[in-house]
This record gives sequence, structure tokens and C-alpha cells, in this order.
Amino acid sequence: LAMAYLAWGLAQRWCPSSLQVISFPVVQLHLNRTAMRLSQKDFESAMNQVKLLKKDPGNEVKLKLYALYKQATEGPCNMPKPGVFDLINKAKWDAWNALGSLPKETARQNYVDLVSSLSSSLESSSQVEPGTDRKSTGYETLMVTSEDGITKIMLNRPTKKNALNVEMYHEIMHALKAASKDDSAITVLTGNGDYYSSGNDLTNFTDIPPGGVEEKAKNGAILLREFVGCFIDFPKPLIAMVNGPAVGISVTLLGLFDAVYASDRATFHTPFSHLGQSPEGCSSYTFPKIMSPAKATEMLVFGKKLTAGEACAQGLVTEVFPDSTFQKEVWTRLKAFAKLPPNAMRISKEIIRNREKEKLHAVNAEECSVLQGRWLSDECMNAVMNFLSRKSKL
Ligand SMILES: CCCC/C=C/CC(=O)SCCNC(=O)CCNC(=O)[C@H](O)C(C)(C)COP(=O)(O)OP(=O)(O)OC[C@H]1O[C@@H](n2cnc3c(N)ncnc32)[C@H](O)[C@@H]1OP(=O)(O)O
Repeated sequence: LAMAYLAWGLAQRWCPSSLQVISFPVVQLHLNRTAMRLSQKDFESAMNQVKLLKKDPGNEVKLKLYALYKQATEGPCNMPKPGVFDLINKAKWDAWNALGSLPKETARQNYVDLVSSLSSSLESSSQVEPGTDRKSTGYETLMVTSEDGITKIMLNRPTKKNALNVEMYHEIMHALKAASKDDSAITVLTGNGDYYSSGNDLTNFTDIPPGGVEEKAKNGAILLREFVGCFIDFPKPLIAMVNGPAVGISVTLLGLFDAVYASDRATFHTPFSHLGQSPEGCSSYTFPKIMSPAKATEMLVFGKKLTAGEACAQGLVTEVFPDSTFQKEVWTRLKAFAKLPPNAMRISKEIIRNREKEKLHAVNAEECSVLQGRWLSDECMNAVMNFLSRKSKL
């Protein structure tokens, strides 16, 4: 399969002009014409940039470029599924199909972002000395870019709905620590593809160490505590751009963000009881404060899924935008925020958040310890087994 990908990669030269037909369809009529022209221009220039890349970005990235290009120009996957032995076309079809109903405008933006992160990461990685930490230049599960005073951390496992595997937990912590020290004024977390994130990757539960499930649960609790701690301690304004459905830990963490902007396609779902689990991300403390104990119970105990509008009415989301203009409107706003004096913003965040920090760390520790027990319960193990054997989905 690797050889086949390689051959395909070489043949296509990962350049959109050699990827089948290029024709720009009529774009959504309701978009502002100027914004549309600009975005089209960015898209065209990104396509040219791809041709100029000096290094092969690898087959996985080439598949992402292909899928985003097709989605941006033709919309959702409209080809019949290739047969199992047609490996190359199957891989391409899978990548495109995984983008689901992602709007063309968002696909175009994601294509531009991917090319931009690729240009900077491949350029800078060619400059780093051998042995330098690869994560300071490139990530496996994230796309991290920094421009206009904004560091953007994009969850980048779209084919897995941006589920958080162990590597992604570590990379997010790394990216947050780097962002806290870089010269950007604000930091944004968002997702690539049609989901913001489907929460904890349930296959995390399958890799059992020699110490057995107890050791697995203990390690998970340590990782989770450190991970959530990075959000509690993050010193700059931290903004979530919830581009699509959000599940589990990707929802609970929102209570630790300074602003949450959501597409009207986003939903918010914390099915902990269904999974035999209990709340994390400090949500057992932040959610009742944000939305009232009863509303928090509906979400965290009964697993009620909220629309973006409902989440906004309950204070979890700051503002909701139509999906067709979400990227444009939010980025315009964030670029204006990022021009404000960074020290003033940092100090103001500190005064808003600091008196809660100690409490939040205590809540985090307690939630992790309770979860450690839940992960060993039959209820949890059965729910995970059911998902993994494809017997259940949310
Ligand atoms: C160590 C710290 C622990 C912190 C604990 C946190 C708690 C939580 O976050 S609880 C929430 C856990 N998440 C879930 O239970 C979601 C499970 N996923 C689903 O129910 C569905 O995948 C979906 C409703 C999110 C999407 O359904 P849809 O039909 O649109 O797409 P799929 O074909 O199911 O997904 C595509 C692809 O992605 C894989 N996948 C999606 N989500 C997860 C996940 N959370 N864990 C592992 N894998 C996931 C899915 O299996 C598909 O993979 P394949 O194409 O290989 O079959």
C-alpha cells in the first residue's frame, strides 16, 4: 500500500493542477462578493504555493490536500466508492468522503491554512539543526500556525473526527506551552474537517501496558490532569472556534476558554453516563456556574446534546455564526482583538481568572481520580467495547 501511495504521489506530484479537473464552480450566492473574490484569490495562490514546495509533504498530507481541493471545488464526495482492491482511488475517496458535508468555503479556507502551515513547517524544518525537537517545527496531529498576532492550533485528524489520541494530548500541551511564550497576543483552538472534535479517542483504551488495566487507568488520569492543567494555567486569551460538532472532553474544556465562537453547525454533547464515565475538564465546577446546576446536570449526567444556539443561550458559547460566514467573520474579529496591547490583555485575563485557579486545580485532581475508577468499571469497559466493535455510536 505504501508503494502504491508513493507511486501515486510521484505521478500526481501533489500539485492540484495535476489532480484531475480544475474548474471553479459557482460559489454560494449569499457570500459577500468581495470576500468571495479574496478567498478565491487566496485559494488560487495556495494552489500555486503547493507547486513551489521543495519537499514532498508525505502521502497523508497529499491525501488531505486532495480531499480539501475536491471538497472546495466540487462539494461533498459524489463519486461511487471504489472497490477494495483499487487501493489508490479508495484512499482518495476515503479522504474526500471523510469531509462529510463540510461547506466549500470552509474547505477552501482549510486548504489555504494547510498549505500555509506546510510552507512554514517545511521551510523551517529544512533550517533546523539535526536533532532539534521536531515538535517545535512540525506536529503529527495538529496544524499550528502563527500570524497577525494569533497562534492557531488546529486539531488535525479529520478522518477520525479529530478524536484526541495520546499523541494529540501531548502535542496540544506542547503547542500551548509554546504559544504561552511566543510573541502572539491570543491563541485559538479549532478543528480541521467537519468536526471540532469527537473527544477522547476510544482506542486509547486498547493499548494495555504490562501493569494491566489498573496501570492504564492510572496513566490516563496522570495525563488528563496535566493536560487540563495546561488550559487552567494558560496565560493569554484563549479562544475556541468550534467549527462543527464537539463531543466529550472537547466540550468540557470550553469552560476554561476566554471566548467560544461557534458555527451554527456545531453541537455540544457530553455523553458521560452513556459511556460509564464522569465529567472532566473542570466541567463539574464550571458548567453549573456557567449554566445553572440543573442545565449542567442535563448535559453532564443525562447526556443532553445542545445545538449551538442552545449552548449560547446557556452561556457556554459566546456567539454563534452562520456556517457560511463563520471563518470570515470570526477571523476578522480575532485579528482586531490581536492588535490590542498584549500585556493589558494578559493582565486582565489574570485578574478575571486567577482567583479561581487554585479551586480549578483541585477540581481537576478530583475529577481525574474519580475517572480513574470509572475507567475500571464494567459500565465503561462495555461502552468502549461496544463502540470498538461498531455496535454503538453516539
Ligand atoms: C486520557 C484522557 C481521557 C479523557 C476522557 C474524555 C472523555 C470523552 O471525551 S468521552 C467522548 C468520547 N467520544 C465518543 O464516544 C465518540 C465516539 N464516536 C462516535 O460516536 C462517532 O464516531 C461520531 C458520532 C463522533 C461520528 O459518527 P459518524 O458516523 O459521522 O463518523 P464515524 O464513521 O463514526 O467516524 C469516522 C472515523 O472516526 C473514528 N472515530 C470518531 N470518533 C472517534 C473516537 N472518539 N474515538 C475513536 N475513533 C473515533 C470512527 O471510528 C471512524 O473510524 P474508521 O473510519 O476507522 O471506522
